[in-house]
Amino acid sequence: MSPLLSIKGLTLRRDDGTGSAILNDFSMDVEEGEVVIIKGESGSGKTTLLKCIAELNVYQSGEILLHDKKTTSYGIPTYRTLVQYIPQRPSLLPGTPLDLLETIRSFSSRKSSKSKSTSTSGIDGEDDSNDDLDPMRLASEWGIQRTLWTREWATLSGGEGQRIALALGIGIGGAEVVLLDEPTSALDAETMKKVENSLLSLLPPLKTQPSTSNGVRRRGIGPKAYVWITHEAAQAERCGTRTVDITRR
Ligand SMILES: Nc1ncnc2c1ncn2[C@@H]1O[C@H](COP(=O)(O)OP(=O)(O)OP(=O)(O)O)[C@@H](O)[C@H]1O
Repeated sequence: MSPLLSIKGLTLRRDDGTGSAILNDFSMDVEEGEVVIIKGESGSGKTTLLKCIAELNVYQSGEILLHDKKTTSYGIPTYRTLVQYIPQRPSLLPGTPLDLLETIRSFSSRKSSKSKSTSTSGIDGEDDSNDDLDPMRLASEWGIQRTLWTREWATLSGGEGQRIALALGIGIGGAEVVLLDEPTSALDAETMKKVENSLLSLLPPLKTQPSTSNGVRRRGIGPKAYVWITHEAAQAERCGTRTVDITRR
């Protein structure tokens, strides 16, 4: 069976005249249930890689396949909802998180992929509800009060903005692979673990593992896999099913 996501021979060179490669013939497969940790020293190209996988960066060669189909065959806007990049910090957006939520919900490409995702029933024959994926509900599990959704982005703290952006990305639904760029870097240890467990619980189990691992029951109601950048070895250990060190490539 083909992998969920396949990255083949990605090469991206700097456009600064040196032509040196940030990514050089990078290949990797991602299977359902995986949490692939991307590590590497600062500036080694981790964010660049995630943005390439999301088709947000132009690369010189290589290809990306989702379910064995080229990204262009989905149409790039739809592909980006299926393979979604969540930045480390939300850029300074105008308006409030609620404004953004309403705008995203009005995108037709998301409506169609959301309806596909909501047709998936919970695993283990249990009636897991996709209401659990509501962005406001997710964020509230992570300590975000509803009143923060109507505050200007610019007035939110780093940790508040990060959790809301993450809840929006995960909770809006439809993403099969979520590309997480240091998703908990602005959070305290206790909140970080809450977010980690919640993210892991949304995945389906790995074929080779029981549905509960590391104390988290995987419910299979959200994304099918994560590619997750972290500098924290302990987080990689807690959350990862595999680690790829891009410094060594
Ligand atoms: N738009 C751009 N134009 C030119 N160079 C860029 C651009 N974006 C990234 N780079 C360069 O590409 C290299 C990789 O950057 P990237 O942000 O992917 O690294 P990283 O591994 O995610 O780093 P960190 O751990 O510090 O976040 C760096 O040398 C960076 O300066």
